[in-house]
Amino acid sequence: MQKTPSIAYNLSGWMDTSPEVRPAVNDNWQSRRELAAALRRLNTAVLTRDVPTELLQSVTATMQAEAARIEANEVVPGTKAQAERNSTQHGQLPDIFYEINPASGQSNAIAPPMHIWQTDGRVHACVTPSWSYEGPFEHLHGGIIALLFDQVLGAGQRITGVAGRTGTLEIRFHHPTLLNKTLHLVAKVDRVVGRKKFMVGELWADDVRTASCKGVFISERNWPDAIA
Ligand SMILES: CCCCCCCC(=O)SCCNC(=O)CCNC(=O)[C@H](O)C(C)(C)COP(=O)(O)OP(=O)(O)OC[C@H]1O[C@@H](n2cnc3c(N)ncnc32)[C@H](O)[C@@H]1OP(=O)(O)O
Repeated sequence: MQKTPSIAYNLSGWMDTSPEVRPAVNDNWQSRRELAAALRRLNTAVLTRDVPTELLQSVTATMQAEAARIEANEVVPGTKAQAERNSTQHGQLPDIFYEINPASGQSNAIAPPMHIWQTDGRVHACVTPSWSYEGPFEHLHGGIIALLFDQVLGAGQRITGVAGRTGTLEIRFHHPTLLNKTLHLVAKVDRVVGRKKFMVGELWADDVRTASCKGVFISERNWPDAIA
């Protein structure tokens, strides 16, 4: 019989139910969000401007010095280590995932970031990928689309109440997906067979379905002890 997840890994707090991004849990995370937004802006600016070499070198020197200032602080490697500190600064595990996930983390500069929420037994997401995510000319990179699907389907499997890992993702790219445009993703549980959760999802740009995905997620063998 399946055990009830421990409080720290209770899945109910992991999913937003609103299209609004939830506020940061404290000033530290809010400041991290603002820094991540500045880093995304800088990255996109560097990629899309004809910048003189001297200016690039000057900005590099500044950024190296700023990175060193951040690195001078205590190392807390990864989500698990941060959650175990359980301090007011780091927050609880769902808060930490919400902030630092590479697809949806508001405080992770490499995340576009995508916002995910759940309503009516489905998972929805919206994201506006910038030039930083270009693959073919003026269009979104297919690997980034795979990242978005993995995260949305991975979030959707939590509807079953048990977390698991991605076993297989199968993506069909129907049309090129434009950059700098708000995209919508939707996913649902198609069926559950033993520990296998079969998920389906779609990526939409306005009324064009540009990609669809099927995913198999395998529940943790001894949930929740396996990840506690
Ligand atoms: C909280 C944040 C959400 C994040 C969302 C993003 C999620 C991720 O990116 S996870 C990272 C990417 N995925 C991974 O690293 C997974 C790596 N693979 C593994 O760890 C293991 O192979 C794992 C867990 C998938 C399966 O291992 P295990 O639990 O031993 O499964 P196993 O007992 O062999 O098989 C169970 C069933 O699943 C099936 N299965 C196993 N692997 C796969 C697979 N890759 N694809 C499809 N089905 C599979 C088996 O055939 C078996 O089916 P049946 O019961 O019908 O015989």
